[in-house]
Amino acid sequence: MGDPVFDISDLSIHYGSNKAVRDVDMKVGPRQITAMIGPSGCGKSTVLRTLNRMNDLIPGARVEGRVTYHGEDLYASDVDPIEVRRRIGMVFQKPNPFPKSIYDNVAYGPRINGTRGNMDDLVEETLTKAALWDEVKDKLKESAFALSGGQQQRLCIARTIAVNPEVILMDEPCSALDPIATLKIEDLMYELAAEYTIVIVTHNMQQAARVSDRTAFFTASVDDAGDRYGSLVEYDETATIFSKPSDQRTEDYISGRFG
Ligand SMILES: Nc1ncnc2c1ncn2[C@@H]1O[C@H](COP(=O)(O)OP(=O)(O)OP(=O)(O)O)[C@@H](O)[C@H]1O
Repeated sequence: MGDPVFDISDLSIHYGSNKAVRDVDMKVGPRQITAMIGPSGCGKSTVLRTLNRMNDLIPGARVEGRVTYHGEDLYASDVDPIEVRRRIGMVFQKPNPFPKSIYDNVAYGPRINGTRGNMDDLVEETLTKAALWDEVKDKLKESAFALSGGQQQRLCIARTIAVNPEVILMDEPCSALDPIATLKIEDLMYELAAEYTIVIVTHNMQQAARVSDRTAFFTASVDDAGDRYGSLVEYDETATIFSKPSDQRTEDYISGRFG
């Protein structure tokens, strides 16, 4: 795997008095696609949000344990969460472009950051990387909302990579899209993994099997006090998780999903 980008150890996440996710340990390698899978409520999105401190924005959310980013404690008191979120971008389930032109969606972040260089070139380069340039080059000044859902999601990916992050987190990026748009995003993820570290949460087993290098399977359990919580069951090469998982719960979930 090489030196990990993220090293998560003894991670638990509380929402108020609810310890919703417990005892997660996993390392995320560079320029790989890591998939997080498992049933609803097992904590995939919660763990994903700890990787760019997005959970800081949720009232009552509290992280216990350690998450390092290139060996540095991501939750140290001198770490600026806004800077973290710039270097570690997030793409959401529902495409959410800004109510601006296609061009301005891409240029927005670099303008705020004071990025030097020719903005037209940067917009073209970024939209090309997001496999969208050919479809939008003649209508850059049109509203982002004029695009299809799949195009909007690729625009959101372009907006994320425009500020030059190292990591892209994706929370169910295809679940609002049709199968063709989904395949385009999957192809794009595959291309982007040459340059970026990608962590994706997905309900779609086939998608995890198709695109990811490593897969983390989470499950939801109930403790002795009757409280429900999520935890990591196993984490391995994707081929291993889907062909010979070491835990019966993984096998049951995967075989149930594949039918
Ligand atoms: N903002 C929040 N406030 C309080 N509890 C939350 C919040 N977000 C998640 N939780 C709780 O944390 C647990 C894990 O939820 P999370 O959304 O991370 O799971 P998930 O595996 O991503 O689920 P899904 O696949 O349905 O999105 C659940 O019990 C959920 O109710």
